[in-house]
Amino acid sequence: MLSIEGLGKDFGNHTVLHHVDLNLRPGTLHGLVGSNGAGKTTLLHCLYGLHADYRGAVHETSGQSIRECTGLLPYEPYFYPRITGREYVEFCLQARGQPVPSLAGWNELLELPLNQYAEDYSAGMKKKLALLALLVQNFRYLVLDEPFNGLDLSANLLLMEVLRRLRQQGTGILLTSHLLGSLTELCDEITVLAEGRVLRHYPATDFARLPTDLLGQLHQQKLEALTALLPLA
Ligand SMILES: Nc1ncnc2c1ncn2[C@@H]1O[C@H](COP(=O)(O)OP(=O)(O)OP(=O)(O)O)[C@@H](O)[C@H]1O
Repeated sequence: MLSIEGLGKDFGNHTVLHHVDLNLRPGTLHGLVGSNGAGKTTLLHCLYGLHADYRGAVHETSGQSIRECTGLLPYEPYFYPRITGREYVEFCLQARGQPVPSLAGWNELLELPLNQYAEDYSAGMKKKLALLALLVQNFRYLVLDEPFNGLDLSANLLLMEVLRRLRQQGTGILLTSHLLGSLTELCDEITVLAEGRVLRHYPATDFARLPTDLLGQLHQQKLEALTALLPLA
């Protein structure tokens, strides 16, 4: 299991995460939601070790190194210039000492122009390429920052099915999304972050309360503010 205990993180004198606890169990899908700036990406970066200067503890409970057993999909995947999609995937595998399998099977689904430069891909294609590189590496855990964002409708549906099947095979998946419907359809549990704190942790049996808890009160306040700006005729 990936375990986050008492995670705290500052940027200068701005505390972005306050004592966050969260677990990711193998064979589960765990959603992370929260408004813009709530600290979701920062949490994922601390978990993966992209920020080292955090408080608290982050570890894999069987003692494996998190980087070894976990694949990260960044919010905006970045690729070196003048590297083709195929070369990028091959580079990822070789860097981990893994053999390079045929990419044809996965690419039948993703339909990427693997022989073209990755930097010339569209935003959605870049996300698919980063996903392809994760899928061929068979990680035990996946940490996905907005995986649905930028993907077309059919790729979104396909990704949801891929995630379900990976879960069946025992992969633990932590994902952020602003698409609450997709998360409640997919996930086993959802954690809500607000201003860097865990507001609440929802097991699947409580998902029905999520939209009201998250949107009801907030939306009402915003509607009142909107009416002050643009009164109803
Ligand atoms: N490198 C950085 N330097 C300074 N502040 C940062 C940095 N990265 C993030 N922050 C701040 O940390 C806070 C949390 O940002 P973060 O990107 O984690 O939010 P998020 O929940 O992922 O938001 P979104 O839904 O918009 O992607 C924000 O106030 C942001 O301005």
